[in-house]
Amino acid sequence: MRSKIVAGNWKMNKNLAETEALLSELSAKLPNTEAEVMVAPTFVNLTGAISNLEGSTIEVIAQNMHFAKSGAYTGEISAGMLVNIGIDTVIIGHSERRAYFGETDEILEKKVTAALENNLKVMFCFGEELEDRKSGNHFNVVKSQLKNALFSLNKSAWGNIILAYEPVWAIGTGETASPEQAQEMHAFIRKTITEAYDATVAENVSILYGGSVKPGNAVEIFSKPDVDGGLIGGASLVADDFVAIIKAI
Ligand SMILES: O=C(CO)COP(=O)(O)O
Repeated sequence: MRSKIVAGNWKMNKNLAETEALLSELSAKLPNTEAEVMVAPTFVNLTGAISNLEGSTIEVIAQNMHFAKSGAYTGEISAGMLVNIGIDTVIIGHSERRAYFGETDEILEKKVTAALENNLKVMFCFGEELEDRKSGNHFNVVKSQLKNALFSLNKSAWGNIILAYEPVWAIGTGETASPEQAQEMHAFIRKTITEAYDATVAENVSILYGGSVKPGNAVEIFSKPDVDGGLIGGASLVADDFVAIIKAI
């Protein structure tokens, strides 16, 4: 059975004091929920966040990692380093990493492999650009993103994969995929995984939707059968909004 997940990707926002304040507010307001709740603060605030959340059900996850074990990669963080401070899950493939930091499918495949070798769960992000959707090429783009980075994995590795479909045109723009567009793509993703593996793998993987999810649209998006939760950017930085989105599951 796949899990419901609501994750907040805080991107490059909040210093340590702000991180702790937001987490304390979130903890105090956290509703009873069947969803797994995750937050991804910046690297420098991961340890502080873990301490702040001791005893809480909120999981602290990382936004990125490097594929190498260690070495001369100035400014980078390895999977082993994340595990060492108590991280269990890492986001890989966010469209901002692809767009601003040149992360290709090939690099992402290496990152996924390194994460899994270190027993990290991977929240793998992917999604088409506006031109792809306009030209009707969005299904092909999504299929090739999945194939290039993930389809060399063994079937058993899929137990440690969470997918986050984030159409680039909906990220931070206020423009959301309609619930129907999200459902259509999520069903396509499951079909693609069934073809590459089998129906059991496809049915058991959680597929989150990300891109301008807000308290006002979350209920409708989450009500779709193939949408298992959300990866939330801007709205996860405001405790009341994030809590409202968690309640929408
Ligand atoms: O990129 C996102 C989450 O990873 C989505 O960001 P917004 O919710 O701000 O559109």
